[in-house]
Amino acid sequence: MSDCRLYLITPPKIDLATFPALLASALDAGDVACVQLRLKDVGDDVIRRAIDALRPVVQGREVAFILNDRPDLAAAGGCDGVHVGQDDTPYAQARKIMGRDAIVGVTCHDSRHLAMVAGEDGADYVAFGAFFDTTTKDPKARAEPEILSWWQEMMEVPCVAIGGITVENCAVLVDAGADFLAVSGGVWNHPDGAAAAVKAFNKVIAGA
Ligand SMILES: Cc1ncc(COP(=O)(O)OP(=O)(O)O)c(N)n1
Ligand SMILES: Cc1nc(C(=O)O)sc1CCOP(=O)(O)O
Ligand SMILES: [Mg+2]
Repeated sequence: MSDCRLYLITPPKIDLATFPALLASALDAGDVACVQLRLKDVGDDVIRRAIDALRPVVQGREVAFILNDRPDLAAAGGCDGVHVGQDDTPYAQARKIMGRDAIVGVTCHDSRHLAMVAGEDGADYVAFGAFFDTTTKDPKARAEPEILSWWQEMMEVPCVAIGGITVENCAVLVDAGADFLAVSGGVWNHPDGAAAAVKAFNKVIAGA
């Protein structure tokens, strides 16, 4: 059985009247290691309100709550961590803002060099992607599963696989050594609903 775990990313748009209950049902359906709140092109108040609505749902279930892009709002809002990309707040500054006990993850696209730099700097995980076509964003790179196997042999720092991951295509990434599968559309757009998707991802992971 694999040690790989699910890393949920919120949908691009969320309605705070309904999404907290949907998220709760997804988290109650199976193992999820963390949830990343990812809202692009919205004001700080929208992000703050989303943190306030979702953080108790996530942390109340012993799941880590991570904010995308914004270490300042993550620290102020009581998040467990932040995810930063190569064009976001640099890792060292994010770490300084978040503190040494927080989770700080870094996007590394398909770059072994970027991942080694992030790992040596102290990142809690490195993220590789995109592994598959995705409509959630226009990814900068296409990664191959071999990069996960290479990383596992080289480094102790956990690696996250992201980009177009679904119940149907995820097994190859689990087999290649992903510590986490970061998934948005593969859960929220699943034809049987988000809870069924979480259950199905866990079944594939357990069988890999
Ligand atoms: C787990 C995880 N991996 C990669 C990303 C992408 O981050 P970034 O390249 O900064 O792009 P945006 O998500 O900010 O559009 C991520 N968010 N999470
Ligand atoms: C946010 C993000 N970052 C990516 C990268 O390659 O760095 S791919 C991606 C989209 C993730 O959503 P979905 O699971 O719907 O494809
Ligand atoms: Mg970013």
